[in-house]
Amino acid sequence: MSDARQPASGASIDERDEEPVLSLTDVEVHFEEEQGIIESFREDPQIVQAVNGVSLDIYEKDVVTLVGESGCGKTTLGKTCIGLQEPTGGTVEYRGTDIWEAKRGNADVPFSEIRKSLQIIHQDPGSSLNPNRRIVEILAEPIKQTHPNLGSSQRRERIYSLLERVGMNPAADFADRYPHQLSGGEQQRVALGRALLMNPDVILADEAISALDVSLRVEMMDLMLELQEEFDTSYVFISHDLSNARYFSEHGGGRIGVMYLGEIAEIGSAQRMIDDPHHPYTNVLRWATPDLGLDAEQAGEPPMRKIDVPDPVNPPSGCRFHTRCPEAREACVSEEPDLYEVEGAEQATACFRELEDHEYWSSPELED
Ligand SMILES: Nc1ncnc2c1ncn2[C@@H]1O[C@H](COP(=O)(O)OP(=O)(O)OP(=O)(O)O)[C@@H](O)[C@H]1O
Repeated sequence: MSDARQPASGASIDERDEEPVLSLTDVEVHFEEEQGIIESFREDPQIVQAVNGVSLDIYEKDVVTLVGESGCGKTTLGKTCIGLQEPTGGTVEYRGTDIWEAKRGNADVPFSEIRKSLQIIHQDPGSSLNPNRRIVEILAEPIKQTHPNLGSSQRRERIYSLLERVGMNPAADFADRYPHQLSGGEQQRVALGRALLMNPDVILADEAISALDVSLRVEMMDLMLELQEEFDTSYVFISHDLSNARYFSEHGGGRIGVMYLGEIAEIGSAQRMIDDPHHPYTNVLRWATPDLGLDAEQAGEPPMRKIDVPDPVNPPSGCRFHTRCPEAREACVSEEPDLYEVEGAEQATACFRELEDHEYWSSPELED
């Protein structure tokens, strides 16, 4: 179970007087595995544990970056945060209202309000922008929803001003084009603009910069953070690349959450996670990211006992990382760690080594 309720400031939750915008409590998302013809004859479908017992609070103007290997549950957790994926266990609250109860009509706040406040930008903006509509028409849709009484010339004015804000100058050159007439970077700017027009509280950016040329990634991240100030939005930023995660979280003053097999293995400020990771898996990610410029640590073999990632259908007992962890001991096989706060730091780690008096220390090392 991972309880990552550490606020961006590093203060304990009790010291913060603001309420979180989103609050995830013990969230679990288990899927029935997609089956081929042969598997479909089996009586019990296999269950993929995509997200397992995650608790996380997201505040106003917050930045939470999720990193981890492919299949560790980043997208599923991100979509669960913004109400696009229903959890199979636990709760997701938006400003104190259970999102899924609202969807079922059992809350004071209408679900449509919540949906508007939680937006997404995908990896491939080309596929999320309607190819048959001009940019001006694509951007008019959210304005019609949020400001139904606005006349068409005022609407166009707003669209032009937004295009300029997302760096598409002069706006008149772009407004009447179709998405395929824009570059990938320009399409992503339109997607960001469209999300911002809803005045969202939280934007999920799911690998939103991964498809862009390396030279444009920093520009796009800078733009997102610049507009965060103006639009008072928070980001859940998903990246498989720790150096991008570091850039975004460091410049946005936020946290990096490292996921492993559906759980948060470690979470903390970008600086702590890069300079002094306490979880052996964060160390592996660091080792695997040459762009961080940590040459000394990156020489030699990966700091892992095994390379293979376990199957999320049948994850290891105890600490899920124990089968690959170079620090694993017998105690890690049977007991599941919580997230433990690292003393005096904006960081929490799901590793028994954080607890001075845990039986881990007297337990024998694991044989290979
Ligand atoms: N709709 C679904 N049905 C069945 N299994 C799913 C479904 N969606 C995701 N999964 C499984 O859940 C696990 C987590 O997937 P998810 O896409 O959240 O991971 P990820 O970290 O975002 O991966 P990637 O970086 O490759 O996008 C994977 O094992 C995936 O195959």
